[in-house]
Amino acid sequence: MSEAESEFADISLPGPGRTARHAGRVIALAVRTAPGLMALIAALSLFAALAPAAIAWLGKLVIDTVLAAIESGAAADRNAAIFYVVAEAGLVASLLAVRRLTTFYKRALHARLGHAVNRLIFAKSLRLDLQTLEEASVQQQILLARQHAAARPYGLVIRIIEFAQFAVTLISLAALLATFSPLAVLLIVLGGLPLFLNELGFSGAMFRLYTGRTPEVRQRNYLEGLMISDAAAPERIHAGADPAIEARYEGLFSRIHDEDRRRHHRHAWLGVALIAVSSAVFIAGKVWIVLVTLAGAITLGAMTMYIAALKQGQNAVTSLLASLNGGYEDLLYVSNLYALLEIGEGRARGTAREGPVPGDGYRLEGVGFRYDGGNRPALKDITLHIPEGHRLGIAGANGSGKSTLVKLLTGLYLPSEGRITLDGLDLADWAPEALFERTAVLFQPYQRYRLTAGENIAMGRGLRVTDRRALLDAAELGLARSVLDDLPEGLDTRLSRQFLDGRELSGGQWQRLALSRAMLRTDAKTLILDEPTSALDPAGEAEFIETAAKSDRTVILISHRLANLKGSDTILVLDKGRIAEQGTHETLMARGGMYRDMFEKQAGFYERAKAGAG
Ligand SMILES: Nc1ncnc2c1ncn2[C@@H]1O[C@H](COP(=O)(O)OP(=O)(O)OP(=O)(O)O)[C@@H](O)[C@H]1O
Repeated sequence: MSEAESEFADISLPGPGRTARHAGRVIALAVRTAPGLMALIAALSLFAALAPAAIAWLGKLVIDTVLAAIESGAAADRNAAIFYVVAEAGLVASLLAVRRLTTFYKRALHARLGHAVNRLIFAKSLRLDLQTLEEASVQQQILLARQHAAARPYGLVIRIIEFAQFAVTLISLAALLATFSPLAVLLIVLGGLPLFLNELGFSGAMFRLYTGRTPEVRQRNYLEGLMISDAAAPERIHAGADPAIEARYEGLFSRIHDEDRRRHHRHAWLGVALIAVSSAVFIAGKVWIVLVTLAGAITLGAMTMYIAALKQGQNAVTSLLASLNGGYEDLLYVSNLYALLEIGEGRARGTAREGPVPGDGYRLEGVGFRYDGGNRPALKDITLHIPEGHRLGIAGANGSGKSTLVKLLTGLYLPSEGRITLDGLDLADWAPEALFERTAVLFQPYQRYRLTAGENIAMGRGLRVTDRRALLDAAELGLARSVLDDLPEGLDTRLSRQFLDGRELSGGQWQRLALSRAMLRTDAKTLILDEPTSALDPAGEAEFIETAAKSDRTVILISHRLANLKGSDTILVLDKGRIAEQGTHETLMARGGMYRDMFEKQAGFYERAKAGAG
């Protein structure tokens, strides 16, 4: 057993019941997606399936009638011979035309089915809740399904059609050969079998190899992106990272492909040996037919027909087994698609649009949250009340759980322990859209959408806002008016240099757009700002914090710059996922704990800088 075999031996292959169900689902999908194309391909394939036997039979008639015409010299025999010659040639020509047409329709089916499968994957991904979507195993499943989305389901449909086509061909040729001897039928089947078995084992091994290599493939894709990305270029060039990146890329390439190449090599040589075996079987069959003809038992025409049937039968067996094997391989990959489609979409959510205690705000009761695979809970034992109109400041070291708390308050995550209520109703019982409408959020990190500046703001309401006035008002609140004024087409300027007509913005300018995006939700009762001013200049920061402080909405502000939190009604200090302290600025300073320590360090830094400058 090779190293790679043992490495991925635990990757299970789907059983026969599952594979049959998946095959049925893919066929049903193809029929639903392109019924006309499927019908055309099936009809043309049936014609192509029956043609070889008919051609062999006409070939026999040609030879027999030509011989009869030579012997008798009669005009009727001559005409019959010419008729069969024309019929045979016509059928061969039709078969070629049908094959060409089938290729054309198959290409159309490939595009349509690929699109349909991609739609299934995207729709599934859009339905997953954030927690599920972020799981590494789910991301892996999506990558696997996407990698083979266009090719494999289409491949499977085609192989199933081809299988049926070759089966019909084989049965018709076998029926012809059986008139010679049933043993001849056995010969063509025996000739193809060893090749098939070689292919079957190979498919499973390659599937395991590719599935097991997904993390490496993802890393390879990432390195490819790193080498061509303009965003990564400044650091990459300055750090002189190219040799290391290239070496890693090459290393990964060899790791991914060496075993692959070795297996293909071994498989090809075994294939050559097995072809020799099956060729020997068929040569024996031909010699047998010729000997029977020489003994005078069958006519010359019959001999030609049987030899053609044997040859075509050989091809049909090989093709039949190849399509069976190819179909099996496609099915293995299709199983990844259905494994993705079968993933649970997260906890069931409610439908309520308001709670029984309006104005009660958020209550967290013993809330805990653990990320998939996390070695400690990101949040633990959080009990807290945020009444409507309250201003809550949150501080804490990196990784202390601040952003996680934001995701819980917005309803993007549901707690692993305890519960959160809004206006007296558990967040899980709210309709997610109603919950999302309640909050205007600046996330950390925020997105830089490669859309127009206006669309970057309109995204605050899922691109549903087209009123330019509303967008400009939001830009005003988010301090982005100066950014828009600088752009050649204002709101309509496409952003990102990835487009030839696109403009690039500075970090702070992007943040101003992200702030405007949050400020577009003027009717949201709660404003959640996760490090809203990290990239702003001091004037911008002061102006924004002042505006936020004046808001009569509930404001939840996360900031490492503690001076920004001074005006909060309550400041929450998180430490390793737990509440370390809470109170007003004054009470926390008087307490002399963690907050005061952090505050004084920061203030001391500024004071020393000021003294140094003076
Ligand atoms: N998507 C995720 N999957 C797994 N673990 C995560 C994820 N996001 C955060 N974590 C982990 O959860 C913990 C809390 O992270 P969180 O982002 O909430 O911290 P934070 O207080 O906002 O930090 P910062 O000040 O750096 O923004 C960290 O230990 C982090 O490693």
